[in-house]
Amino acid sequence: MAVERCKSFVNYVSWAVCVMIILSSVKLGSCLSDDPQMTFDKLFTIGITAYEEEDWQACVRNMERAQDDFNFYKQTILDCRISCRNKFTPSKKSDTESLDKETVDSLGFLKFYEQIIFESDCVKRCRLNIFGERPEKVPRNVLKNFENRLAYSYLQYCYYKVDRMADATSAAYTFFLKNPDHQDTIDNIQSYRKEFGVKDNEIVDMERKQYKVYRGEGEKAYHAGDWDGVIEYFERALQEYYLEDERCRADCEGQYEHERDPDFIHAVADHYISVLQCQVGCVDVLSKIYVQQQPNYFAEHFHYLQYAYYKKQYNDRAVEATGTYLLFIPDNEDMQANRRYYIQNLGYHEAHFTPRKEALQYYKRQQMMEKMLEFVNVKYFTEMYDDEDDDIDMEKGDDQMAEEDLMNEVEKNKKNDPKLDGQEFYMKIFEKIGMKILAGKEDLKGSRFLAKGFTREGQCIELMYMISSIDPDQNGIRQISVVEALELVKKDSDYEMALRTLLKTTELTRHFTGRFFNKTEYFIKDVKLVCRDPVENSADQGPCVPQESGQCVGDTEVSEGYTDNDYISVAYLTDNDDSGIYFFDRWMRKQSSSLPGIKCGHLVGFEAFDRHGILPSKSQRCAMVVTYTSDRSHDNPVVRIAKSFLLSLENQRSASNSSVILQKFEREGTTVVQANAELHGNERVIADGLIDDEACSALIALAKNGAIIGDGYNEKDNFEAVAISPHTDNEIFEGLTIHRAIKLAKSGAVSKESVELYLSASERSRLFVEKFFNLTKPLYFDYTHLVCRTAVEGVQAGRTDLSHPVHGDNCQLNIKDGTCSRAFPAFVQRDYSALMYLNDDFEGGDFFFAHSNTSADVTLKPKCGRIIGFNAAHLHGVNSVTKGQRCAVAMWYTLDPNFKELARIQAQKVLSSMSSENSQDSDAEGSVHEEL
Ligand SMILES: O=C(O)CCC(=O)C(=O)O
Ligand SMILES: [Fe+2]
Repeated sequence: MAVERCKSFVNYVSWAVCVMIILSSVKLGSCLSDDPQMTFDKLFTIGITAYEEEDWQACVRNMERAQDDFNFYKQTILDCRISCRNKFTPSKKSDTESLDKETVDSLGFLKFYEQIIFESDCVKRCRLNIFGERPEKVPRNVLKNFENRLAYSYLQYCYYKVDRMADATSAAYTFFLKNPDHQDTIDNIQSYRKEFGVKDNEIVDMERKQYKVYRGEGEKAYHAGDWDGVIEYFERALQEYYLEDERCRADCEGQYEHERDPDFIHAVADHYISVLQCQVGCVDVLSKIYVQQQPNYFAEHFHYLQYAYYKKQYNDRAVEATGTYLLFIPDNEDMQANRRYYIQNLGYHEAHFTPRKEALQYYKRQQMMEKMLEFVNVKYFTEMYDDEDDDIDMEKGDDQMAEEDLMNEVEKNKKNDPKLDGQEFYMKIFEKIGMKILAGKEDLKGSRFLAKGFTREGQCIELMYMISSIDPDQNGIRQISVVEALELVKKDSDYEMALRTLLKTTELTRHFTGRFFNKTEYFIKDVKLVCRDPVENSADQGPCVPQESGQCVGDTEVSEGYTDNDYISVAYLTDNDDSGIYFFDRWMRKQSSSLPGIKCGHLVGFEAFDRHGILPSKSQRCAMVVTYTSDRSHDNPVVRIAKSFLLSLENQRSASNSSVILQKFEREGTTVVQANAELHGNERVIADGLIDDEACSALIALAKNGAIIGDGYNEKDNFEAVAISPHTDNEIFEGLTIHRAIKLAKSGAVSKESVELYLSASERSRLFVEKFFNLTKPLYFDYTHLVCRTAVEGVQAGRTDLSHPVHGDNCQLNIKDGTCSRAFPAFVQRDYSALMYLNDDFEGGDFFFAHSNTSADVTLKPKCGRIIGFNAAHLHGVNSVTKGQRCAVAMWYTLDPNFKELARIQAQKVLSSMSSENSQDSDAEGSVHEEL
């Protein structure tokens, strides 16, 4: 029975026999089962289950059937494509012959599409005829597994377990041919040979193609001097080669996963280009012997034939073989010598060396395809590139900054270490700016990484704020895309910073993952935030494998909509110790080295086809999931659209009238002490009376409480309480950020009022600076820090160092020439700086503006309520504090809304929620407002 023979196929010949029988005897249904639903993907899954359950016989049975059915499936598809192509290739004598040239040209075009429609109809009918009710759609990754011969890898082990050593070795060898770097398989083959005595002649490539079989026989005949044998086998090998080449090209005409360009002509061209790229590669696919590619594999047939025909004195055929060989390799000296010999000694002349017809056709086709591909590679994409420049320019400023910073760093670092290059090199630079790989390709056994340093806590909070506005679906999953986020911002400006954060983080992760995967063309395809509500039992995986994208997929699938050119990064927003992500190995077993525990700031990256799953968490689990593509045609403009919307929003904003507000400051007792020229520069101001003594004392108390209660030196919350000043060993430097202050207020460690004062007093300073310098655009906080510097007792005598050495707040000072360059790693976004002083009961500690040679120019004594504001590029410093404690609120401002201090925005929300809680008990005060 045909089914039986299919099952036990060992090589292509018996399998081909099987298919032939099936095709002629059974019209409907698959090769292997009466149940048309029992297709190779199902059999494969059953085989894997058997493997996991250690039922080795069942594993062998199902994997063999799966592989057979896959071969049947593939062969059917290719046969249909080929036979329909041949059926509809237009005959030379066309019915357009009698028409004039113009009509022929336009009709020719129509004829082309007519032919395509007929052919398509033919292929559909052909498949239906053979497949019947069999479901045809198979997930792409399952197909990929079969293309990669994964079933053989299972078979190898299961054969071994049922003591079929020769089959096990052959299966291993078959797998190895497609996966030549797989060390375990190489080791297995060796041990089958050495320990289990499997002989070399027992080892067969179970997928060996017939053209290779014939060629092998032909070579044997050659070594035996059997010229008839050489002729017979090499001629057969050639015929089979042409057929295999046709199959290879037909196979290239398979699924095209790209989203199509809506324009008919682009869609057709793009699809054809992907087919073309594949078809041009067929010559390499076919010319492998074992795992090595053989140069001139095809042409060599004619070398053997030329010799054998000559030996048999079939000189016409020998001359023809010579001419054919020279078509492919025109300057081969041996063959040229043969050619001369035939001309000089046997009376042949040029015309006799005309290559064989099929070979000439093969050659011309190859030439033409390569020429087209060259056009595609050299011109097609580059011209598209130029055309699209206008679109890309929309947000050049921001985009280029990141790229430019990176490039500058590259140049600087290249000089230091010219050996470093490519990916490794970029990773080093990223590491310098805080983005560090924690686990890479080796640890994670694949093209995957886990890195840290991507989103700061405040950014995670901001993004969480946005996604919290979305209701969960019935599976407890909340999702928001950039388009939805944009709509949200249009309705409610409270979400603006979340959107800005989303776009900023996307740009950062795009740069990083693009470098990691070594892509020069790397675009955003999709961005979304995904949250999963807590699950009761985190061990419960449910019926399918949950994905970071929010989808849930079957055992052998990946999420829909991905192509080979796609990559994914996942930036985590929550800390979930009980959760993680795991990957599957190529045998689709859960990989043991999964990544446990996720954290805000961590980023995981992998190829979109790399199967993964996630562990649910008992607490809310949120991530920002970005899909990238190296295929320009999938570049999603949504990020640029969102950016340009935010840009237009900002362009509409202007600072309100200065003089009215300055008058109000004056009425409330603020007086300008010195400004601009009096301070030897423009954009410099000193004012007194901005806050009163009570406020100063309350802020100093806040600093004390915050610093004492704070957990000392803490890298994560950088610039928090530091035991010794980062600037001098002779002072203690303590600081309190808004971020920490609000945490302390929430825990009750400091009063809510003191934090409100911290916010309102600093806001008052910002407003004063914005108005005094008469800025036309709003000035935003970049960073706020309540800082005290305390002299260490007993080490002060004869101190020559400074409390804070001379510096600019947004640039890197070159001590040699006094220039300060506004470049990374300085905080280049900072435009203005201000300090609001809180006390004067200490010694030393004068602020000063510096000359470019760093000597002090004008100095200033701090005191409660005094503020100094200046352009952040101006060089300045602080004299040593030699006795007591000097406290101030340090502030850095920016004109770039993308750098707005998130902690302030979040503090407002926390404070107002605390107020509403309070107001339930008593009618407490309302929330603090940023604007006065
Ligand atoms: O405290 C001061 O007076 C100046 C501090 C300063 O320049 C800084 O922290 O950047
Ligand atoms: Fe400074």
